[in-house]
Amino acid sequence: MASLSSIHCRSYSYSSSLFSSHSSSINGQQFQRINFSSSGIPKCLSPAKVFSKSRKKSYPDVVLMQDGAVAIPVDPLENESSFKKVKDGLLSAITSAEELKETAGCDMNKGESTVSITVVGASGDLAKKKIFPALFALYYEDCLPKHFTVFGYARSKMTDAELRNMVSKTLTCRIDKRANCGEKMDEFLKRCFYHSGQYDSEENFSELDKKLKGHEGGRLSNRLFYLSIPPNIFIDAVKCASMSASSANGWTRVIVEKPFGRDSESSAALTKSLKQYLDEDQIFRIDHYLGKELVENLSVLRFSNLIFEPLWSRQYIRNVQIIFSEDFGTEGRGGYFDHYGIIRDIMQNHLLQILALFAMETPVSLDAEDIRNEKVKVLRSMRPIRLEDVVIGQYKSHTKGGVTYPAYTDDKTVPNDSLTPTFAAAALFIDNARWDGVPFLMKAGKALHNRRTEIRVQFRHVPGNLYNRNFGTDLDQSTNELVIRVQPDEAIYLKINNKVPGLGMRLDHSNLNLHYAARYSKEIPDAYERLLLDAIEGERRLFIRSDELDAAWSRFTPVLKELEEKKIIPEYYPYGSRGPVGAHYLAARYNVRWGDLGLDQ
Ligand SMILES: NC(=O)C1=CN([C@@H]2O[C@H](COP(=O)(O)OP(=O)(O)OC[C@H]3O[C@@H](n4cnc5c(N)ncnc54)[C@H](OP(=O)(O)O)[C@@H]3O)[C@@H](O)[C@H]2O)C=CC1
Ligand SMILES: O=C1O[C@H](COP(=O)(O)O)[C@@H](O)[C@H](O)[C@H]1O
Repeated sequence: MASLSSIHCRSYSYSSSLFSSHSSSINGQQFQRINFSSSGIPKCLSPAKVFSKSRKKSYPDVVLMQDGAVAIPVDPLENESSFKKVKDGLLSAITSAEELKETAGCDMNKGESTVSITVVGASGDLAKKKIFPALFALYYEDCLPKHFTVFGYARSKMTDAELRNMVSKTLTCRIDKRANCGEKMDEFLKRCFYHSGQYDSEENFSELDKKLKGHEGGRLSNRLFYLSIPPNIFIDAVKCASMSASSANGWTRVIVEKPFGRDSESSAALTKSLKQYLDEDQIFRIDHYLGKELVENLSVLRFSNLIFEPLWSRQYIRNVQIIFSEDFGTEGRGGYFDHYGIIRDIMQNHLLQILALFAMETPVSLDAEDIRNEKVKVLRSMRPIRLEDVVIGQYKSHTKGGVTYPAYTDDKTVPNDSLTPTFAAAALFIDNARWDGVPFLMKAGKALHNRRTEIRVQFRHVPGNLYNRNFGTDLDQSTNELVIRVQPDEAIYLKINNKVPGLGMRLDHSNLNLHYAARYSKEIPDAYERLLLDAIEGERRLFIRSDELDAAWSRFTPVLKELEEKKIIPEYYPYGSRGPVGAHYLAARYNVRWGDLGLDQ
């Protein structure tokens, strides 16, 4: 039943993950094929059976396929309503106990499924900051299945009550929905439990298994393990979870947090070890940037608006900039960070994923495999990054307004002579027909002057511009720029040239601005909410496939090795500044000016 709740949770389910679906043509009529296999609905409740036995009469046009899928005729004008009919029929068929027993021959307990979500590393930072709050938000929105249990697992000794107390401190109500929030929190916390154990103990995981079974109460059990632990213990935990605590009759899935290795070799080794215990379709490699609203919107913007796609190539785009900045340092995470650095922490995953989505060709469908196939093609078409196309920096101490901000190496867990970059800028190129010669510039840094993530698309200037006189010789002045501000204060705006009202002929830059806070009253869900819901529903679109990961590492590994082997010294920049000037020289080499220096900042 996992995904039934999401029917109302995600009202646009055509393209979402409740069912995997794609269009096909039968005798010239377009059908939307809907495959229920990944929905978590037990086989005895197969919607195809429900339809075939009792609902067929009401839905004469629905075609039942041999593989258990159903196909719904698509009327281009009535997509939503034909889907709604099926959805409503399905809901009432499955929720009607009498009919269900008759049709599927299930006993009610067996017929219903449960989802147990185990947060491995529940005592840690990520679990507290993101995972429990995201699970609560899903519960609050009625997106979790009727029967679900959340288990915290870690070595720390805690009772259920102590876990609940710890979790309760991190839960927040949606700004736009506060009704009954306190009650909902209590209800949610009652579903949270804790088991203390070692990450490499099959015995401890067996104990967890017993407790899970107790809560599952004989229903079909689906189990999701979220590995919120340091990477050196991923494999131990996966081994124990899969050997001693995986579901006997439903699915078992594991969400793996980054880092997925630190170069091509270690990443391949990690994948190989994971695959000793799990199939690829059980592994959900999370990149939480893929769950961010505006990253999710990239494809919608491109592929559902005629005005953008024709411009989306070297013909019209001069350069693309993907910029990440944080106004705080690595405080508290220095030990982890020093082993990885900003290129592995942000660029090789979050920014590269954005780049791949930005640059990919139109996928055959919105199915996970079709989208990931296109992303892999982009990654494989990229040139490996050259050392001369990379600038690295590290923040140093800075005193401002009487406050002294620490240097990166002031962190006790960081060696005094560390060369680990906390800032990097790089120029990347995609050697395919669409993007030949277009510089994709990335910039990522910690302890900078602001916290922001954005994609900036700078277009070529207008040929033979009639208004040259008004702009002078500065091409950047006449450049249109599309800015997708991923965070904070989500927005999409297009900088255009406009006549200043009045009798004269003066031009200025103005923004056509889609400012989310002004346009939409609904609070934007956290990325982890979307991704957790997807993992529960078996939707892989926003998770990284192993060949994608290999391709991503292959672009970055050579330059990372060179930086380390040659012990390249980072350019030092003051905490709270705009970062090293080297980034400007790099951009200038490709005739680019960073867009985040402009007035809209
Ligand atoms: N924190 C963040 O913002 C982000 C984290 N990540 C990734 O998520 C994962 C979890 O991150 P985070 O919560 O910060 O990690 P933590 O360092 O807080 O570790 C999580 C838990 O793992 C256990 N643990 C920590 N170190 C060890 C060790 N050496 N051996 C055995 N157990 C250990 C601890 O639990 P106990 O002692 O109780 O067993 C700890 O509470 C990591 O892979 C991280 O890279 C990814 C993106 C952002
Ligand atoms: O993965 C990581 O992301 C965070 C930034 O995430 P955001 O959603 O807050 O933008 C970053 O601080 C951290 O270093 C990195 O590991």
